Amino acid sequence: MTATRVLVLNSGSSSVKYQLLDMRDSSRLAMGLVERIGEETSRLKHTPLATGGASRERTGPIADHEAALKAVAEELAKDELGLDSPELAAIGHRVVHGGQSFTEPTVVDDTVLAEIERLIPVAPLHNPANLTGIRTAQALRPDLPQVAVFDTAFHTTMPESAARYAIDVKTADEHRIRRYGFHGTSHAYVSRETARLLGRAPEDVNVIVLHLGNGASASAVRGGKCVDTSMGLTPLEGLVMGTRSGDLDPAVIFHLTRVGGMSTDEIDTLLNKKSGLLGLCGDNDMREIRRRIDEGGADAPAARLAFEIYIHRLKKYIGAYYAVLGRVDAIAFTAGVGENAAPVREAAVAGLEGLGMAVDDALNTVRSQEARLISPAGSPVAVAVVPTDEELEIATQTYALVGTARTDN
Ligand SMILES: Nc1ncnc2c1ncn2[C@@H]1O[C@H](COP(=O)(O)OP(=O)(O)O)[C@@H](O)[C@H]1O
Ligand SMILES: CC(=O)OP(=O)(O)O
Ligand SMILES: [Mg+2]
Repeated sequence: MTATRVLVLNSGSSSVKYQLLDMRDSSRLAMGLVERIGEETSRLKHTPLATGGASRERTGPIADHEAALKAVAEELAKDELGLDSPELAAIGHRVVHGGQSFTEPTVVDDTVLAEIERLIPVAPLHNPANLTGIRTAQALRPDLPQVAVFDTAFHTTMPESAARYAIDVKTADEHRIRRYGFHGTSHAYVSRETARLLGRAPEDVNVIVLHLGNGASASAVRGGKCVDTSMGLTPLEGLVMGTRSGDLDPAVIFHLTRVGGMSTDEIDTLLNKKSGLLGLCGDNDMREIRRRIDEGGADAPAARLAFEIYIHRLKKYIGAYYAVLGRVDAIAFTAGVGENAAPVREAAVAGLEGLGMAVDDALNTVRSQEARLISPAGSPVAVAVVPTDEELEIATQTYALVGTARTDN
């Protein structure tokens, strides 16, 4: 029997998204999400698409990523899609930080594991979860290839002018300080899908991709290759995010140390977990922020200011990447906020008519899972909503790698 299935694990800091796909036609057999890992109120939602069965939910504490993955394995086994299946060809893992070592999807061995571990200080919210996912999957299926697909890989084409910080070169090189960029699997997939939506080859199209989820990043993609992106050494730089500050004057950190008396760890926590939309208004979910603004009560002003700061930063990056690319064919909004929040798209593009960018109100408010244009017909720059599918992209890359290595006998 030819093994044609790939299980994909996208382990976040407090969640695991997963999909089981049959790579003969890239169809999804099952998908799901474990969220609030480590809290009392963890929740697993599993949808067995192959059997057409209803989604199942489990709530109650799931202590860590190992327990989460075991719970996922149990759910899959109930649908006879278990990890013991001979049809499983590989398990593909999202790994957030691959440094400069990994530019391609990579079959995991001890050296690869050691490198992912070495990079924990520059991806403290993500790489530990990714490692636990890989190790747990290895324990469940030691015979299977585990493939790591790195968020940083797509950005390795950035020129030095975009990738280097203007700091002492020797210090930077000694500590491998440079801009790596993240969400690369999504930027790659979405830029390609945007070209497809325009009916053009990726090589002919320049796209600004705005990946707006909990973490958020922008990228400038020229002819299918990344030339700049907003995240840097770590996923903290760039846009305002759910709980991360994005860009700030680095002297804020010296000031908080010297004048504020805060430790490095306290500042790290402040900037990564207590800043962004959460720090500005107490909510990190864009739905909640829009609700507060729309209801207009005493809660509204702080939410409105947070929204305005978020949009201001986004608009600056659109302008910057317009300048970097010189010619822009499309802007693509993606991820939880980009795909669902029409007011964010409207506000981000408002006033950019001079750059050839506009949003049509009626098209912008259409709700759909499909990639679609939201700019008026004939706009010089196409504005699009393009749902991302990191799991499909990881599965495709994983299967391409193990497919070529596999001997079917
Ligand atoms: N209908 C919606 N309107 C506005 N924001 C939304 C909506 N649905 C989801 N979101 C936002 O999307 C975010 C999650 O995006 P997602 O891409 O799943 O993030 P991540 O992969 O980083 O967890 C949520 O925090 C929420 O703010
Ligand atoms: C790299 C990163 O920020 O990822 P996420 O959006 O999943 O937190
Ligand atoms: Mg994400």
